[in-house]
Amino acid sequence: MNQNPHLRPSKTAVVLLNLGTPSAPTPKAVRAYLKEFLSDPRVVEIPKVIWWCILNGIILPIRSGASAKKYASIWLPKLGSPLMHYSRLQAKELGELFTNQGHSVLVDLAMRYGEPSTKKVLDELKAQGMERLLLLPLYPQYSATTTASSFDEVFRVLGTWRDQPELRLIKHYHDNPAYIAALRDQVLEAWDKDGRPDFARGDRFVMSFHGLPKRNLMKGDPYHCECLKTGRLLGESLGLERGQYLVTFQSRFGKQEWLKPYTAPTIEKLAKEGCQRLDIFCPGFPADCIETLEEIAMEAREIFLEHGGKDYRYIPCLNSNPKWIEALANIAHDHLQGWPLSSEPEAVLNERNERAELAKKALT
Ligand SMILES: C=CC1=C(C)c2cc3[nH]c(cc4nc(cc5[nH]c(cc1n2)c(C)c5CCC(=O)O)C(CCC(=O)O)=C4C)c(C)c3C=C
Ligand SMILES: [Fe+2]
Ligand SMILES: [Fe+2]
Repeated sequence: MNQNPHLRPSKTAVVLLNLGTPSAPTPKAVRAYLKEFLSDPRVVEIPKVIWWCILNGIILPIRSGASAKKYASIWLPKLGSPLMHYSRLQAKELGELFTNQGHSVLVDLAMRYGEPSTKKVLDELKAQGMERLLLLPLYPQYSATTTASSFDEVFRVLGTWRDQPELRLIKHYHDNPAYIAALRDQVLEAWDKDGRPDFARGDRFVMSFHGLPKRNLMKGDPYHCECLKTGRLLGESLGLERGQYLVTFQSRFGKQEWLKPYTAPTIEKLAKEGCQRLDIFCPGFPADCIETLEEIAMEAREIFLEHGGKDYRYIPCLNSNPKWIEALANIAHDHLQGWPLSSEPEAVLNERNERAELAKKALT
């Protein structure tokens, strides 16, 4: 890389941030992933020494094998982890959309845990001349456990740099009209194909979000409110009445109370009450992953059918829906205002390089 700042191209970068995923569906790889993830004090707020003993003595030995089996059940042939596959696809398609719009913006994906690490991605972008950096988390709803932790990691990396880029953060977009429209489009696509639920008969539409300990809400994490708002806006945009749709929280971890209502018991209750068809969607997960494909599309389906439900429809996450890629571009553009979206024209750079070379020669 050219160290002379006058000779470097000056580029704007948009980096999608996501959680990360194991490198393979094996106990060893899942253990390494869970160890890094669950050692993050933003994720588990238990005093360090006590948590170290619980994590290494109980959780990792038990959960690594069990989780690896679940990962194996959702691993995509040839493509690997769904979370990785769809997150990469989103970055690629967003980059192509910017190019089609005539912009020259660097677009990349960085994971909070595992690969591609935030450090590696930022170092590579720096080498390509990144001077302005926009962070776009693949978490529509802000939580300290996810969004803030990803930002922390970027700050940690930038904290080691002498020449830092300008930096902008997108905190959340839980109520952004383009995001809500993409969600609506995804649901309607499924309903156009499979028919709508019969709400008059008691069919229901469930929106399941990842859970959090209730304590996090009490301490001021806005995640819960943002999920409820997304749920209300999506319900309204689908023309549903209150009672026809429900917002629930999944993926409870550990013994303490999490955000309620929990997804699995709600599904069981609906089935027992005679709900025949249940459509379920996960608006908080832009990419399908273990939490949606295993817990919701497989485990929760069994619960519904076992307790008397007849027809369970899992609606896939946004993944590579073009409306979602457009929404990402819209959200990014809102925060790119005033920044150049192309590097300087090559001719200007070449001319500047030539002058610098001449100046260097004159000095030697
Ligand atoms: C204390 C534990 C956890 C908190 C808090 C938590 C918050 C949280 N997580 C997501 C999004 C995802 N989580 C995923 C997997 C996952 N989450 C936890 C635990 C907590 N999450 C675990 C242990 C796991 C691993 C799987 C398992 O063993 O059950 C994923 C999917 C990753 C993948 O590889 O597919 C996502 C995405 C959010 C949005 C959130 C808080 C708002
Ligand atoms: Fe999680
Ligand atoms: Fe889960």
